[in-house]
Amino acid sequence: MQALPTGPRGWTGIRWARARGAVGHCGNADWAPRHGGANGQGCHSKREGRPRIRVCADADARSEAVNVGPEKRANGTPGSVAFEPDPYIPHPEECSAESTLSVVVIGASGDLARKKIFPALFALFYEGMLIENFQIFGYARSNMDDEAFRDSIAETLTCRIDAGEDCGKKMDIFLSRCFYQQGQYSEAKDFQRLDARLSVMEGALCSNRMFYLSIPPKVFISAAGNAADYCSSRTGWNRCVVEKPFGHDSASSHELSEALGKHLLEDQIYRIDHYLGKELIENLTVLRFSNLIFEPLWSRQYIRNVQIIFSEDYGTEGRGGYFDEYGIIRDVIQNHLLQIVALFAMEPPVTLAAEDIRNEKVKVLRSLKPVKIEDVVLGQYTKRVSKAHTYPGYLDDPTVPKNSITPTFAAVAMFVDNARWDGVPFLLKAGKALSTRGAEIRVQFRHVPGHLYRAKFGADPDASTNELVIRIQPDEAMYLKINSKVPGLGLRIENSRLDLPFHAKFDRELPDAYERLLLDVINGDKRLFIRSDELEAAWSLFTPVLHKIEELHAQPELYPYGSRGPVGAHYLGAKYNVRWGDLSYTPNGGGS
Ligand SMILES: NC(=O)C1=CN([C@@H]2O[C@H](COP(=O)(O)OP(=O)(O)OC[C@H]3O[C@@H](n4cnc5c(N)ncnc54)[C@H](OP(=O)(O)O)[C@@H]3O)[C@@H](O)[C@H]2O)C=CC1
Ligand SMILES: O=C1O[C@H](COP(=O)(O)O)[C@@H](O)[C@H](O)[C@H]1O
Repeated sequence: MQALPTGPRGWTGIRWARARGAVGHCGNADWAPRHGGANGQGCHSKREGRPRIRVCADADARSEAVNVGPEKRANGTPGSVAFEPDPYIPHPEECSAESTLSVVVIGASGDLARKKIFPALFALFYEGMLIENFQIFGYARSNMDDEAFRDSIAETLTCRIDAGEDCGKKMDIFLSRCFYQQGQYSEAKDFQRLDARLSVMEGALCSNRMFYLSIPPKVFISAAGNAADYCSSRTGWNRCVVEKPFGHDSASSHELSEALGKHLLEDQIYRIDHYLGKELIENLTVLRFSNLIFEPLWSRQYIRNVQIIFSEDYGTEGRGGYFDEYGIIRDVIQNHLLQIVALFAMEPPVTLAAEDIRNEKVKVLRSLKPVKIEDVVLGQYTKRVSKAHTYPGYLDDPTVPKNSITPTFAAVAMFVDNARWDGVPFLLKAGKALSTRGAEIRVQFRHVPGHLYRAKFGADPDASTNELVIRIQPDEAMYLKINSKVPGLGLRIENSRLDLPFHAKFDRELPDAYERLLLDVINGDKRLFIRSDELEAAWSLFTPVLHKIEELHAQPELYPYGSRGPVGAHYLGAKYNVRWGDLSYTPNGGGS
């Protein structure tokens, strides 16, 4: 069996190999490794009812039995996703000859497309992870031509990977493969025009098409429906990437799933939550299940609370058109932070296959109690004037209604109602325009029974207990606070850290979450994507309290731009005997 090649940044294994064609990817002969190895024979997808097996014709390439049973149509029926026996839904034929990849970014003029999607596509191209024959189309209402579009995305492309190589030349090649199509999201004829242009570019090659919906949820359906009905490839696969927050509440999310299900099969829908593509979040299962020492401690018996913290040191900055309708709970907590809770608290999966992991996450989501209004603190940032600068308040954002009470900060207490976590508070908080930018998981352990060294620490539990901190960003790291003796003749104990700073330890650029997830969409790997039942369970946890907040017209507590956020968050922590770890200072130098 051919050893899998190692890519740049040390990417090895199935993902890298498949991207290089060493692992079968449904017959794309041109995906065979460009360097030796496989004899160029592609692989084909044998459909023998269920499960669908990918068998590589080429002895060198790895064959990968992909046990993929078709999920039911994305009709949003509660629990409609379990892999129950049902008539096999024929999938669009995948390419069995040389293929081409077309990526269509719908909402290409927007913040996410420019900030994340195009840079991630360029990084994949730069790393040689895209096939030779690819084209990228931006689609939006804004009036642009190809050149103006290339200029607009060129501003956000970076050569952060290794500027040493001829990045500028590669950027020119990449931009020459980028095109723009102006159109309305609701106009079928505009998508037919897009289809015509794509077909010309794709020529006689078998074409796989990815449609990325980088638009506010309220226009998802018309865009996805038109893309599916008037712009689908007739020869290869069609996959649709749908951005969070997948609706506005349970009912609208259900409607969204139903409507999408009229145009797409469930396994063509990739509900993306880019936090699942972040290194330290993907590392959670590795940390727990590949080390002996953590799993025995991972329960109410040893952990007194878990804190999941998201903070940004900037405001909405013109995104009010989207943000004001959703607020911070829908924008970040109901998806990113809740996904972290699910991964953190889940039971060990049967295998690392996508469905086994997602099965365990759903169990956690269904074990969580719906959030209570008395366990929510809301905040909204206000203007702050310093000597050097005036920082605008949320209501100063020209895209925000002047009387908006939309929260830009929220702290929430949640509880997993199962044997492993009964009674352990999971404290989540997220805010914009705070004093720091970062995201982290803080696991605070119980005190040592018997308190042998009580005299050395006094009564402050935070000073003496262990804390595991997983810093998702910036400066990705994991560290464990421990007590150790200070060298010397006396007996002085100090809180120190066992520290794993990723940038120091692994001297390579960490891939952006969107690079990993876009590559997984191309490879058909759904492990890091949200299943419809996960989505259903997530909305059922937050919909009641979101409706209550709106019913009460709950006024957010105001906090100055660049501050630590509303004081109410401290009282919520205190209610559960928790001090927010990101704000507390350990007196003997342990740092926060
Ligand atoms: N920005 C971010 O950091 C992240 C965003 N997301 C999600 O991605 C999606 C897009 O976010 P983002 O790019 O920030 O949003 P934007 O507000 O930038 O909107 C994207 C594009 O959609 C079009 N658009 C905006 N408002 C409307 C509207 N009311 N009706 C029709 N079209 C509209 C505009 O294109 P045009 O006018 O040219 O048609 C705009 O350029 C959202 O669902 C968001 O939750 C997810 C993760 C991160
Ligand atoms: O989904 C979203 O995430 C971003 C933060 O993403 P990050 O990778 O930069 O942490 C947030 O700013 C945005 O409001 C939200 O829609």
